[in-house]
Amino acid sequence: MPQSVHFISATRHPNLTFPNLSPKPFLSLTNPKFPLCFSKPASIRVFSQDLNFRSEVLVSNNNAGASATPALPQSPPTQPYQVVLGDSAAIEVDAVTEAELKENGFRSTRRTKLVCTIGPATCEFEQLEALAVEGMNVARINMCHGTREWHRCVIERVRRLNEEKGFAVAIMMDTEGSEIHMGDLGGAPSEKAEDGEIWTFTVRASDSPHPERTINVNYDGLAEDVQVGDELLVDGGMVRFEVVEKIGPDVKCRCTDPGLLLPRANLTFWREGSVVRERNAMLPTISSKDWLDIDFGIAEGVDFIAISFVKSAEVINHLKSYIAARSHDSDIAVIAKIESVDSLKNLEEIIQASDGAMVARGDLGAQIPLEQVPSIQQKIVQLCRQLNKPVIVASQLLESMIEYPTPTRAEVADVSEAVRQRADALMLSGESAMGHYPEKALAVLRSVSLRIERWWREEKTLEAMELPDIAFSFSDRISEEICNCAAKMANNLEVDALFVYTKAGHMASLLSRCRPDCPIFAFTTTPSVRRRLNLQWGLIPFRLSFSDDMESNLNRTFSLLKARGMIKSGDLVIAVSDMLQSIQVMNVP
Ligand SMILES: Nc1ncnc2c1ncn2[C@@H]1O[C@H](COP(=O)(O)OP(=O)(O)O)[C@@H](O)[C@H]1O
Ligand SMILES: C=C(OP(=O)(O)O)C(=O)O
Ligand SMILES: [K+]
Ligand SMILES: [Mg+2]
Repeated sequence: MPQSVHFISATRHPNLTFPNLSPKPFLSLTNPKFPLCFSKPASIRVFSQDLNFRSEVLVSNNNAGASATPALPQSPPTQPYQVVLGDSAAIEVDAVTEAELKENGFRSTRRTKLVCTIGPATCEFEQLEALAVEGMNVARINMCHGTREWHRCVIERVRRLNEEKGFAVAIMMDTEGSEIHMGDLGGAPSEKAEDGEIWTFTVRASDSPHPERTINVNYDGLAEDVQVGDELLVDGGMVRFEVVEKIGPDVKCRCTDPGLLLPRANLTFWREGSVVRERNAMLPTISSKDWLDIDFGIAEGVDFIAISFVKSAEVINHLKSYIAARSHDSDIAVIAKIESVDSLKNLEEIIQASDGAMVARGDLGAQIPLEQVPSIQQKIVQLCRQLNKPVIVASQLLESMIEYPTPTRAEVADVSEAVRQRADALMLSGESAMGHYPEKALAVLRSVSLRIERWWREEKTLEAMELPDIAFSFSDRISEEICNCAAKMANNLEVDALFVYTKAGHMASLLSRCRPDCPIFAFTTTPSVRRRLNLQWGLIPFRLSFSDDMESNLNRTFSLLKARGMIKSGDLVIAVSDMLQSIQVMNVP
């Protein structure tokens, strides 16, 4: 028998009056440990409904318009996964998720999302499709590399992939930022620095041909800021030098850890055990080139903009107002990359101001001692979840797979740890951008995620995180309580899925924040919200047009999903919605 609890707040429904109904049918369903808590005058309305009534509605719904079942084979060959029942009845879901749900059921769908950096190894349409099939949720383009034309072409291909093949891959643009980096080595793919060699780092434009053992640097204040005796780390320590002499704008360095210098590798200077930060403070977080890239991202309608080397919340607030003033629907999410000492100092404000964060371990590990990176990763992942912001763990997850078809055991352990921490997403960088085995690397992320998620559900010994209240308004407070309660009920009642009807995605992310045992089907009316929800843990975003009438929404959803074989009669579902603040528990008729 379907049962529901409605939270009707006076602020939301000023004209509503309702009878004082007994809460017994609802409470008898719940685990006695479950605290149904709300403190302000939100009223609860609890009622049970006759299941037969739903069945009748369902039948009539199915009979209205085209029948759902035969629609699948009639779909055009370029859209093999889309069922179209006339515009208003269409439901769209990621093709791979749909296949997974049908094959393995709710419990085994992957909760951890996967981000792939697109580069020369993965930019062709077929290569992008192979990644989408393997589970890529978000394609990342790194504006440090390639031309805008190149990136435009990748964006266009991802869009085409979504349209033609039924995926919902989101696009994340990552800014170059004002990090100090080397030039492009006069076109050489790499240069070898040997132990004891003296190299010159200079801000002078290089003559051609490129002088031997000379590296161009993009920061004019270089010679002023460094001191003889400073340590220079290339690419976070892949090659090391010691500063031995300063001559005008040139800095002479002796190689102390030999290795390969790659074009545009980043540079950090260390003095007495910490990174030298004076010069970083001088550089703007968003350079003039970054602003042009941001304009490009807005014009192309990317879903996320990730900002490199964020130092404070102000820059995020500034960028968010800039985007809001320029993009029509202003729903580009801003992701703060945590990769500098400054970002760690202002961590909470930065995350609070952003729409999500990335633990950018590549540069972070060049700015703080390496052994501090794991605990800081854990802290950022936890803080993001507490503040309800999606978090991506990035860089070197499967670094050896750039060259080899199998990861090291240590890499598998690192991926497992990020999944165990319940980060929203994992990211591939070089592995997918320029590695030899992009699809294999993605397959490793996928299989490790699935395995660790299952292990975590089976081993109920893992810690339950205290989630602080985050809402500012009373209405948001109700949404938050509903989601916390619904997620807890879902675990206690062992339901098959949570359904959430959400226009802007907020209720969906509140449910995701609770990391419930079952997957969360998030129904949203807007394609861009659907793509954005693709970054968040456990959410299966669907695009569906729905009304304010939950009764008819549920009936339509059941009918559409049953027709596609994604749910079946008897499945136990908890539904919440942000139109009518309510929790409903029911078996699929
Ligand atoms: N658009 C691109 N064009 C060419 N090479 C790229 C591109 N994107 C990434 N790469 C390659 O993949 C490597 C790893 O990517 P990423 O981690 O995003 O950049 P970085 O190493 O600069 O931080 C880069 O160093 C670069 O060699
Ligand atoms: C993700 C990172 O940023 P990028 O690849 O742009 O340097 C990082 O530093 O870990
Ligand atoms: K970048
Ligand atoms: Mg970085």
